[in-house]
Amino acid sequence: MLLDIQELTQSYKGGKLAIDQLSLTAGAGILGLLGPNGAGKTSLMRILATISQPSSGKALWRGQDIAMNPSQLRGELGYLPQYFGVYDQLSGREFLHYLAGMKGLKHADADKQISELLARLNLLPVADTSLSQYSGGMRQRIGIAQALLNDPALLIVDEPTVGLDPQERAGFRQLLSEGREERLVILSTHIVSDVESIADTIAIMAAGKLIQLGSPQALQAKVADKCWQCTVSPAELTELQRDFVVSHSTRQGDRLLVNLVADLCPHPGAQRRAPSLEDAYLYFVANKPGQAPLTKVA
Ligand SMILES: Nc1ncnc2c1ncn2[C@@H]1O[C@H](COP(=O)(O)OP(=O)(O)OP(=O)(O)O)[C@@H](O)[C@H]1O
Repeated sequence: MLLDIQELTQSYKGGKLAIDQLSLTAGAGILGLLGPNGAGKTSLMRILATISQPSSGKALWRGQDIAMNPSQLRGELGYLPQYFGVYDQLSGREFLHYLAGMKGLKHADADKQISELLARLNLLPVADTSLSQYSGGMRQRIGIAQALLNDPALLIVDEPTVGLDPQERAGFRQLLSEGREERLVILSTHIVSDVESIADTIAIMAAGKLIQLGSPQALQAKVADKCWQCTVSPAELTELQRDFVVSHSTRQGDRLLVNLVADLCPHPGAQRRAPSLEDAYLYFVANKPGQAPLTKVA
């Protein structure tokens, strides 16, 4: 086990409880952190990246409390924050050299790593261009490159695929998958497809709490009997949306083929269908503690 989070709580000024007694353990592999806006993902990642301190509870990295001993983790950490400010007057290559220096890399090692990362992230053609000229996707890729400098044992990436096109997203997933045997990658997103194919474990957060933890397959299995499909009129769809979680709908002439998640059969014509991770995510977020279950009978 590399990471051991014990009853971590973060409350902000004004009493906002962003993380509520969260506990989990993780070893090497990819941990996908899924949750809606405001679930507490960024607050958690900032604590793990030693940027903020928890209000109570602790996080241990290799058995050491990171709040007591942040420098031990910082030497092994790569972090891509959600809002990644860059130094506009520097070129991409200069920026990476600057951060490599901050991470204590020797110049020759840094040179080699930077060239490799620029190539992997398709940034060689703009390596010597000022960052002020970079598009949003290029900025995101240079952010990923700096996080990967020095081959970190803990890589924390907060909504890393924002601004990337579909091809870049696929390349990024591939990049994260490499070296997963040796490192822990924590990837937060509210886009299920970003983590569906690569995460070993999924943690679903809502309202500061960890509401589910398991492999993508295990989470899907939990909703295997709750996934339905039916063909309905637009008016019926509006009604279904009021009472159930509709995960997808496709137009078929003047009717709609609708995928729903519900505890019991939601419509007389509904049939069971195979579950996806998105179904599991929607089901558990809709059924978060304190909310009425999805049990309306058709
Ligand atoms: N500095 C702060 N002061 C007060 N409240 C905050 C602060 N930072 C975050 N919050 C609140 O804490 C809760 C959790 O926010 P957080 O950014 O951790 O969630 P998130 O899951 O990362 O959301 P998103 O997907 O929108 O980034 C939200 O209600 C947010 O408004």
